[in-house]
Amino acid sequence: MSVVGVQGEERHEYTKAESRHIRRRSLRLLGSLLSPMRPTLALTIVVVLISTAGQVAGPAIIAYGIDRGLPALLEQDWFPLAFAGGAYLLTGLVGGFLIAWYIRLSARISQAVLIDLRKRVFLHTQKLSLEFHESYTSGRIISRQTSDLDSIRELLDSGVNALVQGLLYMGMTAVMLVVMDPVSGLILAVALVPLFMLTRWFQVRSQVLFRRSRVVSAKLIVHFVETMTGIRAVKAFRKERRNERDFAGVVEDYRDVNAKVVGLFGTYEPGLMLIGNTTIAAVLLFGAFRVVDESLAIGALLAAVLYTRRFFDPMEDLAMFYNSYQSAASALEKISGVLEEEPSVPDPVKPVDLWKAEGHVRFDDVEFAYTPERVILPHFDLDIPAGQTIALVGSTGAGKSTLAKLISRFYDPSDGRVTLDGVDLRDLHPKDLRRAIVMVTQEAYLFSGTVADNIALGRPDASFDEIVAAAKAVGAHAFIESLPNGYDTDVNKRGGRVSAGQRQLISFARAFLANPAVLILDEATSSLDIPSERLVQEALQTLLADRTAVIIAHRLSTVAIADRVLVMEHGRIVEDGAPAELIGGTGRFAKLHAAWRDSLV
Ligand SMILES: Nc1ncnc2c1ncn2[C@@H]1O[C@H](COP(=O)(O)OP(=O)(O)OP(=O)(O)O)[C@@H](O)[C@H]1O
Repeated sequence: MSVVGVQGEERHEYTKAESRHIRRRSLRLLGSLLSPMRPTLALTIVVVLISTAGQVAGPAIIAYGIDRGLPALLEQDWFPLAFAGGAYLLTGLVGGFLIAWYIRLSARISQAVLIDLRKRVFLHTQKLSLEFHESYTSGRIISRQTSDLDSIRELLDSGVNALVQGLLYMGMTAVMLVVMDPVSGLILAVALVPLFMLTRWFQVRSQVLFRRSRVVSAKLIVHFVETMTGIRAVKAFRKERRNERDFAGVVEDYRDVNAKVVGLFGTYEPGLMLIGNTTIAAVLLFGAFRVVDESLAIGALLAAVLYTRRFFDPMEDLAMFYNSYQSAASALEKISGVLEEEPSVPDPVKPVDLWKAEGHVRFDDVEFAYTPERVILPHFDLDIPAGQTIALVGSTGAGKSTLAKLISRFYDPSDGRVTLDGVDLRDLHPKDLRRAIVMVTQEAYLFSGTVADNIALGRPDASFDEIVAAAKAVGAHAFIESLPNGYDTDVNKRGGRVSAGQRQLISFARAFLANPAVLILDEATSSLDIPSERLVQEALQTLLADRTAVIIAHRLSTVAIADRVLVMEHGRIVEDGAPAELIGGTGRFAKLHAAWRDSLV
């Protein structure tokens, strides 16, 4: 089955087994969301049952008033009519009170469900491994968190009340009709056949359309998010025109789907009205004959007509809310898919603690592939003694970042093992792993907040003095001091904007504060100006001292500070040695280095 997790999410048609899997998964999710609310839910059900029963009693009381109250009144007996009037008033009052209560209770449930769901989606997606995030675009995840959760909120806010009350109301009305006048009940039963067929027709068609509508609206969001996050590239490559065309295409799809939905309602609603009015006419006609025959009381006929009329009343609402129900159902299907995803890098069942790592990293018989079709590291052995600084060089796509991701355990090897101080990374306690191995990525991402907050990310319990000491150690203190509010400058506000080199220094300070046994550094490719480069180079020396370091080196000047250089090609190490040794040799690195030296002349 190819619908486990988020697989097949973009399709709008599924096989029976797949549909069953998706339905069960969403129902399980709904059940688990509702189960903490069981007592409130039970109370809500009781309240809505009583309030609906009160409303449904109306026509029966009227019938009693006409058929019993009026003849009694002619004989000066006021009681039956007064009783009917009082009962009608009382059911109205109690019904009103109970509906108000029901709305409050259901709002409490829906808020709790929604908050729980929001939290679950956020926490779960955050927990999922990098593998998931590298293939599931951020636009899609945003659309799960926004438009999908919104459509569930919409249903919970208003639709679910109408649905529950409507269905109960119809059920009870039908029962009352059968009790009061079985013949009219039979007419309604006959009407149920075309009603069922029409509704089924609507359901099948709208389900496909609503799924499509969600796919298209997610595409809209993905398109928007991709364009806006890559706005620099869009502008630099003048991609606006093409984006405009692509966007127009998606918008057109959106309009197309929505037009089809409207068309569907345009047939369904008049169809409902036709069936409803024909049934009322039949009940009136057959009833009138029986009234003339005196086999049916006039009040009972009135009640039968009222019940039949009322039976169809919520139908339109139901059809209306079927829309939000469908959107919410397919949103829930998608969310349940995301929640069904398992982290591909699971936490160990019996974690091994490693309080103070030395920093000895080994690759034992490692094989690695992102997808089964293409092996990236065919067979990889590597021993990095504690404290060594490794510079990793090689052509683009050689597998350098992949190696770094394996040491950080963003991925697990397909075969073999990666160890830290002899412990398989898969067994290492996640806390110890994160403390021992830190990766500084190329983009040196800064989160919204102050410069100090960003440095403190390395060790959240660090004091302000420690933060400053870390900044001083990597040579970031001077420029931070010169920012408008020093360490309290908000990095996302105007004036707080920092340059690429400065961002790197902040991320170095963050890593210095974290003080890991193993540091992995994906060096930025953007060429810094000479003073900045020197600053970063000096910072690096401090940062790398007394720890194992693996630097994906793009600048050959960095290689000079390494103890050992590894040259990678096609997922294999083709050269391995001290920088001076390799430069003096005749291998690939020697050529690379000579070319670089020539370029400086
Ligand atoms: N998430 C991924 N899914 C599938 N294949 C991937 C993924 N990431 C990388 N690859 C493939 O793995 C191979 C090695 O990529 P990697 O990023 O490790 O190379 P690299 O040596 O770091 O290159 P660069 O210097 O350009 O960053 C490439 O062929 C790439 O296409």
